[in-house]
Order: sequence, then C-alpha cells, then structure tokens
Amino acid sequence: MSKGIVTVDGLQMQYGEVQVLHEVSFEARAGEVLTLLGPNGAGKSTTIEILEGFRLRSAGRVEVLGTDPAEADESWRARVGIVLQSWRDHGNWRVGELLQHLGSYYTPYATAGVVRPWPTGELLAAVGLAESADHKIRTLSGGQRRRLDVAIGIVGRPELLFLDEPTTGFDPEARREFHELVGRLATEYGTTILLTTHDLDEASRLADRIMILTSGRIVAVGTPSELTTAIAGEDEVRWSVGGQGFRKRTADSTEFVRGLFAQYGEELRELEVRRASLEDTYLALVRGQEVAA
Ligand SMILES: Nc1ncnc2c1ncn2[C@@H]1O[C@H](COP(=O)(O)OP(=O)(O)OP(=O)(O)O)[C@@H](O)[C@H]1O
Repeated sequence: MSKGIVTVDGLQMQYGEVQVLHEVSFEARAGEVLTLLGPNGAGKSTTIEILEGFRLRSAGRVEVLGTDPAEADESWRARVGIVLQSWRDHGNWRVGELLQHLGSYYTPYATAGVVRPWPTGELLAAVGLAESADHKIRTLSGGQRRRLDVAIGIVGRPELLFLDEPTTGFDPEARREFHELVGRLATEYGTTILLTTHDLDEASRLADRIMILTSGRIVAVGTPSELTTAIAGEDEVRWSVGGQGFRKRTADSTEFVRGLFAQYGEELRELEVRRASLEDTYLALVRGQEVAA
C-alpha cells in the first residue's frame, strides 16, 4: 500500500458520453498544500469529489489515506475534513455550541496519537473566532462564517483537508486572513491540504506544489517557482536608445542586458526587465491545451 496521503493513478471520469478526466495521476505528500489549478470546467471539482468519496469514478486507481474512497467507512471519513460552502443552518445556535455538538460525533474516533474532537476553545482560537464563541451564527460576518466553515471542516482533526474554491466571494481582507489560516493549518498542525482554485495569486501564495489541470489533463506539476522557470522561461526586456523604445523576449535576460550595456553604454535608457510569471506559464499551458484539443 502506498505511503502517499493521496495516490491517484490513471483516473478517468465520464459523464454520459463526455470524458472529463483523462488518465489523471498524481500524489499528495504528508503535510503539503497541494493546489489543483485550472480554468472553469477543467475537472477540478470532479477530481476532488471523487477523492472525497462523493462521486464514483469511471476508471483508474485512487487511494486516500490508504483506502479507496469509493469503499471507505466512517472511521476513514473521521480522518478527512471537507470545507463546504458557507454553513447556513442552525442560525440560532451559538458558535461554540455548534462546534461542541458536531465535534461529539468524532469522539469514538480518537486514537492514542490524535485527540478527537479538537477541543472547542483551542479550535476557536486556531481559526480566530475566540471572541465569537457565544455569538449566534446568524450574526456573524461573511469572513467569520467562512472561518466557522473551516472550523467545522477541521473539528475532527483531519489528517487531510479538502478545500474546493475556498475564497470565492471573499473581500481582500477575508482572503488574506483565510490564506493565513490555511498556512497555519499546514505548518503548525501538519494537516495535508488539497485545494482547488482558478485564482493564480491564491495558488502561488498557498501551494507547496501546484498541479495545472486543463480539459481533464494534468499539464504541469511543480512548486510555483519551478513552474515559472521551467515552462514560461522567457523574460521581457524593455529599453530605449535615442528616444526610441525597444522590447525583446529572452530566456537569459542577464546576458542580454550585459550585451545592451556593451553596445550602447551611456545611451541606454529606461531599462526594465519583467521576469516571467506564474501567470505567463499558466496562460501558455492553458492556451496550448486549447489549441491541441
Ligand atoms: N453531474 C454532471 N453531469 C454532467 N457533466 C458534468 C457534471 N458535473 C460536471 N460536469 C462537467 O464536467 C466538466 C468538469 O466540471 P468540474 O465542475 O469538475 O470543473 P471545475 O474545474 O471544477 O470547474 P469550475 O472551476 O467552473 O468549478 C465540465 O465540462 C462540466 O460541465
């Protein structure tokens, strides 16, 4: 059996006649934040739902925490956390009360190594809701509700947490706070996190590794900086000489700029080097895939 937290090998999914995942293979390692990045309709949610055990795949091998999610039982479910879109029920319950209640379902799944559920006071502090413990859920702000969603997702102290497009509709401050919280869950609590997004900024901020999925195929995997340098490759250099502007794309901007100085010396003006970005990589890959399709 694999030691990977998640192992996916040759995963295929078909809705009727339409194939939406083609031979998708990847691993998630313990304690990493792995991001599935891709445009609308790429197959991100389908992949996540198969891993969560909510959707049956058409073909391929999938193991999550050593078990096929299609055959998993309650004790497996207790080790997996899922953050659903905003929690809307129980508006009259108080925050601490709801977490205490939901947490009680996890008590039978405590082990010698893992205290389950997460004690309510500690959990509230971890998600930044300590001040709101006695507030009714319907009085929470949007950002506080989202923190509560996360608290509900992790109350059973999951080893693996799934977040499907977690910051859709957030304002910038709520997004920043949410990113900090996800980072802490991984670094302080060793939670493995698999999240989907079509937001490049979110992917590069949060991910240890990014997988780019387009049209149901993984077209690149790596750290944000590996993806940027390995695929986009080319920087853009701009400069002017005698009032005329120039630009050039080059894989080795340092060498190119050295040449410009050698050629123009003091006449060189308005020099600017724009490094290739993750966005360049992403767009190059997504467009390449669209052309190939
Ligand atoms: N239940 C379903 N029945 C038929 N087709 C579906 C179903 N669910 C998803 N699809 C199709 O499968 C493809 C992948 O959808 P999926 O929701 O996994 O993509 P996504 O990458 O999560 O997209 P988004 O970023 O828009 O949420 C899309 O073409 C979608 O229309």
